[in-house]
Amino acid sequence: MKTTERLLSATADIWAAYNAHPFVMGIQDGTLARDKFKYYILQDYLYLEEYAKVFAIGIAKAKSLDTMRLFSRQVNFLTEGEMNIHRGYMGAFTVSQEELSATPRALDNLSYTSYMLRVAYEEGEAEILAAILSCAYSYEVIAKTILKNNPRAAEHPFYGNWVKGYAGSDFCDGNVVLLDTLNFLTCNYTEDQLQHLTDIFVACSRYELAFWEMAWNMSK
Ligand SMILES: Cc1ncc(C[n+]2csc(CCO)c2C)c(N)n1
Repeated sequence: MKTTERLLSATADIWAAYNAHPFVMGIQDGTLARDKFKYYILQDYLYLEEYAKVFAIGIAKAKSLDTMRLFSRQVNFLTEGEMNIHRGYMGAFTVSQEELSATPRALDNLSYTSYMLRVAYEEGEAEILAAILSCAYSYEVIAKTILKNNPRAAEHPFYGNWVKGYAGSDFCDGNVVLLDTLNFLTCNYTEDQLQHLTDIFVACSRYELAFWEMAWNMSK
């Protein structure tokens, strides 16, 4: 079994809960309250700033030029590309730089990024990839499942851009490389090493679910 198959089978119930979550279902049918989505976009922007640093540490930990490139492409993509979805919505909500700077990180947000940064500082390149995989890949699965359940979600005047953005090839192409690299780097891992990788992936998958819950409740 490939490492990524093992990781995904260990978290199948958590991943199934993403698309069943009321926040994600609200994006799917277009009924999500705008104030909840605005809260989410602001928290997610703050999240992505920290998440980019996880890749930046990955660059320093990479043992080959290929892995170094994978990490550095993501840093570039995050600082130039991913945040465009967020910038678009922040424009729609007319969020000023002052409002963004004055937004405190909610505790689940802070915990999630702190955990990933700890893995990045303490562990190796494959463990860093396992930590970011839930984030990078779950949005592809979520957006594609939304489109399967409701193909018209892509045309929604407000939430359509979010769905199209995350189901689009800009994100999904990067995930193929991410999954392949993690499998390649861990093909000779021992059972203990694989179990440790699974623990990291389970923790991050739980954090992803907690992030949806945090956004739904607009937690402080
Ligand atoms: C909490 C949270 N989790 C995942 C993503 C999705 N995401 C963030 S960066 C990226 C590109 C690949 O690393 C993707 C798909 C998000 N925006 N917020």
